[in-house]
Amino acid sequence: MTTTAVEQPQAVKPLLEVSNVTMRFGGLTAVNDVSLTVGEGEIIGLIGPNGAGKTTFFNCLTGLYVPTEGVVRYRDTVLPPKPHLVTQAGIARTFQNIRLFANMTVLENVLVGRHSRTKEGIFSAILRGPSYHRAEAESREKAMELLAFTGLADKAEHLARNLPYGEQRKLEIARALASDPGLLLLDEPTAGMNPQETRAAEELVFAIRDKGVSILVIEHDMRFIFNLCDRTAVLVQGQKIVEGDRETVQNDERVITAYLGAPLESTTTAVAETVTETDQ
Ligand SMILES: Nc1ncnc2c1ncn2[C@@H]1O[C@H](COP(=O)(O)OP(=O)(O)OP(=O)(O)O)[C@@H](O)[C@H]1O
Repeated sequence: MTTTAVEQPQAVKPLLEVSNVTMRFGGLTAVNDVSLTVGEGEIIGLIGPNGAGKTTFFNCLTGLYVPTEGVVRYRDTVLPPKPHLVTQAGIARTFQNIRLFANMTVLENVLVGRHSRTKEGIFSAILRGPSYHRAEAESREKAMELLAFTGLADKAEHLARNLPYGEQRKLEIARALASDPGLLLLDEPTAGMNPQETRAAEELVFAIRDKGVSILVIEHDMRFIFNLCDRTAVLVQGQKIVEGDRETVQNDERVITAYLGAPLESTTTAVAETVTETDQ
């Protein structure tokens, strides 16, 4: 499989630079020599069939996996392969399978996300002096702002497990934003959402970008991806086969064949229909 050379827009300052990342599990190469950049203010999509290596790629960026080969830089610094240090550096993420503290309140879930940004240590927490109380008040204020931003303010005291599915996804995003990231990685943010919730999620992603946070998003919903993304990269069997704007991706025959997994002639029609829908 050959990789299409892609012209990177040079005007945008790179925030994340992934160089030649490979991840092998024994004999299986889940991610194969993938390079990708995300610039300041960009929304970049990552698509591909099931098992293509998308989540593994995210795990390589966030320190959950140490890549077999390759380097990940964020703001010109090589990222340490430890999730909490990656969060501290400024990268936050959500997960394909929602990972909330189900028996904690909505507000408490966001406060947990804030933890990496508070300077108060364990002794301060035990002694509960003035600086602890000040930091706690600031964290609560910030958390409430994020709940208002994501439309969950009136659910602050609800248990996370009692939220409808779409709101649990929003809460995951609010918690990720609590660490004040410069880059947010979203792993299938609309999975399980109805069309109305998906459109609302699009608006939320744009609003996050407008706050100055860059976004890298994995998604199966093509319309969502093409509505949102400045560029989209396509992974197939661990390799990036193409990267570019909507037209480049939608007109690439290997994408049509590999992503939709059907004979070329009929899939061309299907993708063309997707294009028409997204134009509406
Ligand atoms: N920890 C692991 N150990 C062994 N194999 C793994 C591990 N994690 C992922 N894989 C394998 O790597 C390949 C890529 O999986 P991955 O979950 O990254 O794909 P994906 O593109 O995110 O798929 P989906 O769209 O279904 O979520 C799969 O064959 C998977 O079984």
